[in-house]
Amino acid sequence: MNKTVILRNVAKKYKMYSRTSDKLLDIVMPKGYGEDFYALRNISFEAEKGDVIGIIGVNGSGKSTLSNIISGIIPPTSGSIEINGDVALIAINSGLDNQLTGRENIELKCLMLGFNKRQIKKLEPEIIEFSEIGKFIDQPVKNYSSGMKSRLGFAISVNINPDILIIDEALSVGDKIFADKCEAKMNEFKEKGKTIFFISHSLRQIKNFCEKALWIEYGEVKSFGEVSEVVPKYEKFLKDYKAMSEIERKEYREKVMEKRSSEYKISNAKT
Ligand SMILES: Nc1ncnc2c1ncn2[C@@H]1O[C@H](COP(=O)(O)OP(=O)(O)OP(=O)(O)O)[C@@H](O)[C@H]1O
Repeated sequence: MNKTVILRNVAKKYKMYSRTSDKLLDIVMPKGYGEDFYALRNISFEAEKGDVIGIIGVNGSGKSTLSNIISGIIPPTSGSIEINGDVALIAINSGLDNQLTGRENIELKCLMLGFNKRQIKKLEPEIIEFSEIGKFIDQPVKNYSSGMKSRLGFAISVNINPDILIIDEALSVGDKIFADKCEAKMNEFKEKGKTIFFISHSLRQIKNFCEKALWIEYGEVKSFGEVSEVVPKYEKFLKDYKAMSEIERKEYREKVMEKRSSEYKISNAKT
């Protein structure tokens, strides 16, 4: 079985309320209050073992929502998801308990993943070594810089050896030396046949790390394929968007907002 992640017509719908009181009314009388908003809709794609897929798209297009759905943190509103293997998500502000020390966070995360005490004892020094946190490992995570949190999150996730790894903007706060180390680790993972999703606004990083790219435009798959095909299309979109006047941009955003609030027809086209 080479397919590790299969999504079919996945959608995530939220309710948007213009007033807090509307939200309360919607809970008591669930009809008519709030407006539907599709963070994602009609998402279909497949990933295989050894795929390194860059997820790109402008702010708010749905990249983090997608990574949360693949990692099982949030359920989709509709559609089907098949995941073959263990998933680890590394995101800037997720997964670590700020009140606990780095070491306690390692232990907690490993326990939650079903490792026993003996396995944790073996893993702990490897994680600490990789993270390069040094003495700070026994300090509460709230005293860490964002780069340190990202290092620890990355070190835990890669050393627990998941089959599917999702990195959501976590490298953007790391320095070049750590990014290079992460790249080496990602290449090692790729050779081992693991699947990696890499979310970043840095197209340079996407081109360096990934072979495939998934472009999400305002909640929908705009393009999925080789990085060399998808990234230039996205770059052209960014260039055209930048060239628009303020009024054109506003109109464009309103059109998108309207589209994301409306019902849609499921397309069965495989992307
Ligand atoms: N819990 C929620 N309730 C309502 N709307 C939400 C919720 N979570 C996300 N959204 C909306 O869904 C859309 C997609 O958000 P998401 O964080 O997935 O985008 P993103 O592509 O990761 O953005 P960025 O590049 O800025 O990190 C946004 O418009 C966001 O406001």
